[in-house]
Amino acid sequence: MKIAIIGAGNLGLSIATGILNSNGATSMYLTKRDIKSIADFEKYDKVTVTDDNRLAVQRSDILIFAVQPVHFAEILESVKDLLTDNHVLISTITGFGIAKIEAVIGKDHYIIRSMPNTAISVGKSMTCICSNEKGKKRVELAKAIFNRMGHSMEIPESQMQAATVICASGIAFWMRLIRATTQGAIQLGFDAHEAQELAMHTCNGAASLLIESGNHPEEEIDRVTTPMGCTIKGLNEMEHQGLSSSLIRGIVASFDKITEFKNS
Ligand SMILES: NC(=O)C1=CN([C@@H]2O[C@H](COP(=O)(O)OP(=O)(O)OC[C@H]3O[C@@H](n4cnc5c(N)ncnc54)[C@H](O)[C@@H]3O)[C@@H](O)[C@H]2O)C=CC1
Ligand SMILES: O=C(O)[C@@H]1CCC=N1
Repeated sequence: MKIAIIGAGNLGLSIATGILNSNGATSMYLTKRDIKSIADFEKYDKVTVTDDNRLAVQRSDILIFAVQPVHFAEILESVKDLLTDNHVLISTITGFGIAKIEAVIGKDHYIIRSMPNTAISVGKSMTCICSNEKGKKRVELAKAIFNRMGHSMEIPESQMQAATVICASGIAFWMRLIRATTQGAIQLGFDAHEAQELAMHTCNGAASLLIESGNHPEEEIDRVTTPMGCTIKGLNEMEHQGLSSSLIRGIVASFDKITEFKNS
């Protein structure tokens, strides 16, 4: 697979790392306007670092766009004459719909929108994808690419903003929960390193239990909550303080913010 990542910033480099770790490309072009900060990637045989988007497009089949929304139309415009039927365009760009992409390059291209998260660099991204009409024929290919670096789900385009909140912003939300748990563990006497180790591996274990069993969280909670025990005491106190409510409100506030752009 010949892959180009157009816009090797935070997310683009996370994707590049995920692809390299999973041996998912025969060649990879990484582009950025100022390439100094990504020159290190040249140490990988398969990787070419360049500021030339047109060269990257000509030498690749899978084009992953990870630039800021404001730059996307201009970049598409600058490479559209090079696009062929071999190209699959995968955009990670928030709030830039398929109709806007088609308005620049036309409908006769395989266009996929994806919403990965930064855990793609460690092969654990939850990635949502949708496509234009023609791109439906390449959804399985896109899923195969993202499944090598985590888990993927096809959703309607109308749910992409909600997916951004849950999956992309979600990384930040879960980090806060892990940090808060770490702070609690420190207060109970663990040093900071131990506390974080306990918090993150317990979090990993909780998610793995659900992924591997397919159980509902309450089923797993029932297994842990001894009647009159410490778990239910702690859980109920967290709920009295609004744990579930504050998470739901935070998610909805984040969604309201993301939809502001669309409605403005
Ligand atoms: N950071 C995240 O967790 C997620 C970000 N996204 C979306 O991905 C996109 C990228 O986000 P980040 O990586 O955080 O942004 P970023 O600002 O770190 O990266 C964008 C990169 O594009 C480069 N760039 C700008 N103009 C260029 C051009 N003409 N040619 C080639 N490269 C160019 C910039 O130098 C920069 O390195 C955004 O649209 C964002 O909404 C989507 C999901 C998650
Ligand atoms: O915070 C943001 O607006 C972007 C979208 C998803 C991740 N970062």
